[in-house]
Parts: sequence; C-alpha cells; structure tokens
Amino acid sequence: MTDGVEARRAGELIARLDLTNLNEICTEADVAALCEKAETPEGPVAAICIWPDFVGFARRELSTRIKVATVVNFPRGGDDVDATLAETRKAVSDGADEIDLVIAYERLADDPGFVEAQVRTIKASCGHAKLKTILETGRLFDEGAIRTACHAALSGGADFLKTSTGKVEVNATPASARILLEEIGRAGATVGFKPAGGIRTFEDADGYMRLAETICGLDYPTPERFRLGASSVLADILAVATGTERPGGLAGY
Ligand SMILES: O=C[C@H](O)COP(=O)(O)O
Repeated sequence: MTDGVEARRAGELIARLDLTNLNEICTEADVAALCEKAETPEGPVAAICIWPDFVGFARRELSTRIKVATVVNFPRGGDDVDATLAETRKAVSDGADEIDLVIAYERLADDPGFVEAQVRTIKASCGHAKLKTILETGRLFDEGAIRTACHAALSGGADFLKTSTGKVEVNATPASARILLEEIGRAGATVGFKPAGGIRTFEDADGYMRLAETICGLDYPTPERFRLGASSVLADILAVATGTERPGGLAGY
C-alpha cells in the first residue's frame, strides 16, 4: 500500500518520464508498444526516447502531447562532429522534439573547448528541438572532471544536463546528480536536469526529484526542466500512483 503523498508524487514522476527503449535490438513493433505504454492510465509520460531510425514512425504514432526524444553520437561519445551534425539534422527533420547528445567526454581532460564547440554546433542545428547533453558521468571518474563537463555543456548552450547513456558500468548516481544540479543552480536553474540509467524503482526516481528540489528549489523540477531517463521504472511508479501491488522490488533486474 502507498500513501496519498507517494501516489501524488508518482503521478508527477510519470509526467516527467522519458520512457526509453534503446535496446540493441529494437523493432518498429517495439516502438509501437512503447508509444502505447506512453499513454498511461495516469496520464501521458513527457517523452519517449528511441533510436533515430524510429523517430518518423513514432511521431506519426504518438499524440503531439508526448515528445519524441532521440539520441545522437550514442553511446560512444565520439568526436566526429560532422557525423553527429548529420544525425541531428536528420532526426530534427524526421520530427524529433528533443535531441540527447553524448558529448565527446574523452576529449574533456585535454580540450574542454572542443566539447563546448561540439555542443554549440549541435545546438545550432536543433532548430525548435531541445538539446540534452549526456555527460557520461560514470566515465569521468572524479568530481572535477564532472564539473568541467557541466561547464562545457552549459557554455555550449545545452538545454539539459543528463547524467548517462545507461550503457556503461556506472550510470546515474545521487553523487553525480548532486554535482550536475549544483552547477545548474549556480547557472541560474534555467537549464534542465535528466538522471538516466539504472533507475528501477519509485524510490530511485523520487530520490532524484527530491534532490532537484533541495538543490535548485521546490519550483525547479517542472516537466520542462526535470526528466527521468528510464526503460524499466514505469510499472513500479504506476503501481505506487494507483496503490496497487508493486511488481516485485528489485527481483529480476
Ligand atoms: O537514456 C536512458 C537510458 O538508456 C535508460 O537506461 P536504463 O535502461 O538503465 O533505464
């Protein structure tokens, strides 16, 4: 059983969810199923996040109240800006509302200016689409490197700082989230925040929203500024929202 406060917060989390399928094997039928799940009994999720090949299909399947997010330079975070530019232009012309860019995080230590320029270049090709920058914090190893990544992305004009691809050993953690939120707060709390990777339970998800409220203010985590990137948390959040039996804690993950 869940209480009223948890149920209310679960509803708020659904409206902030980027419901994700970035599985190595993903078919049009999988994306169609994701689009269907995105219209939950407790209201729509914020966005679905899918591979670029499916953007046009998903845009036709979904109501316009749900955004289509896609990934570029994903998951490797390479430094071929021209290739990423081409991917981004195609995704935007196919109807993507949001672009999740993996920054060239391996260039940060030697040349943070490269990453800033990469972000600025991709942002300029986004048109109406929002640009979320994936910092891949699990590969940055210390706090100073994560702060450098934040500065490069913010200076390049990112609309969001996102922790992780979900494809490396360490994904979103409260410690890395805190650093991103501190930098967002320092920059005026206008840029969005998206923890992603490994978020499996209502408690995981709500913990990140609480952290955002604590660091950037209670008014900060609107659906425009706070998103959760997750492939496997919706059923648990829905169970909390509706007061029904939860799908078994961490078993099976
Ligand atoms: O961007 C989102 C991540 O790829 C999702 O990771 P996950 O499958 O661990 O939820």
